[in-house]
Amino acid sequence: MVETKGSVEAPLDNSADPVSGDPDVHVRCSGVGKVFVSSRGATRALAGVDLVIERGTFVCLIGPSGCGKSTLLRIIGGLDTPSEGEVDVRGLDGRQPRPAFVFQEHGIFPWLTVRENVEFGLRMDGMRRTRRREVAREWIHRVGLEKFASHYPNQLSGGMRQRISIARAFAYDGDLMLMDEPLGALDAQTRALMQEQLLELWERNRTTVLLVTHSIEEALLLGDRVVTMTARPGRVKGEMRPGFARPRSMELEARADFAGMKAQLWGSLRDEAETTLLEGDR
Ligand SMILES: Nc1ncnc2c1ncn2[C@@H]1O[C@H](COP(=O)(O)OP(=O)(O)OP(=O)(O)O)[C@@H](O)[C@H]1O
Repeated sequence: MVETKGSVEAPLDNSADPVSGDPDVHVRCSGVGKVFVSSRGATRALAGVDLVIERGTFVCLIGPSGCGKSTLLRIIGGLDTPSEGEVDVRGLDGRQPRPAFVFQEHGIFPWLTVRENVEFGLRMDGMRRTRRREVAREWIHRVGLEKFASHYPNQLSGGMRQRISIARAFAYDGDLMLMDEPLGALDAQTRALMQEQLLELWERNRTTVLLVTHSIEEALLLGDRVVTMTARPGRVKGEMRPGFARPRSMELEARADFAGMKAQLWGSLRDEAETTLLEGDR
């Protein structure tokens, strides 16, 4: 039985930002807004997002479809810019931030082998061939793809391709993992296995993670914090700190307190999901 330090009544806390200037703050979003302008008009994706992530924390972001989760992740990763507000991402010990991305699909290069894909970021970094082979071998081993190191992605299953992507992100040794529904396209069994694998990999190196998911169970299982967002325009609605002791395992899902937290989170998300459903693609 895994112990929990959390409680079923863990409140949805809207005021979790640590004091300004906290040295452990890794990511700080202040009043972040985003408006996309296209020939169809302007779409406000985000409005006034305030979010602080402490270094080494695993944060899961959930919210209704189209509320701007991916947009926020991309802005934090420097792939897009906010229309308003500020994003401050601090590298470790004053160094340049090193974000690593894991996307649901399209994240790997079909023309590169598994090994070349895992080595990609390291090659871009200028790491010497022998060393990057070593690092790639280690991570390919950790995600159980040794036998497939010379295969191309189209020779592998969806779950294996996602493992390449996760191995590549960990091999790159980024200080901030930005994961956009990394397990979303997988069948239920593969997803459960990958969640366990992700937990195990993360528990070894405890880098900061921001993971977008549609699954409340996944968020509770993986996250130190589960941050909920409102319907579009997205802003932070609240958060829960599940508090389950680590290392964690899937057994957590069978517990009564897990079910209680799940119900509480769903209660918080339900109105937002309904708003999204009723208003459609405004
Ligand atoms: N490049 C873009 N140009 C125009 N609109 C965009 C662009 N990217 C996102 N949007 C719009 O911004 C809103 C937020 O999109 P985003 O993908 O961030 O939401 P999401 O919460 O990640 O959605 P989902 O859960 O369905 O993946 C949506 O209405 C989307 O159509």
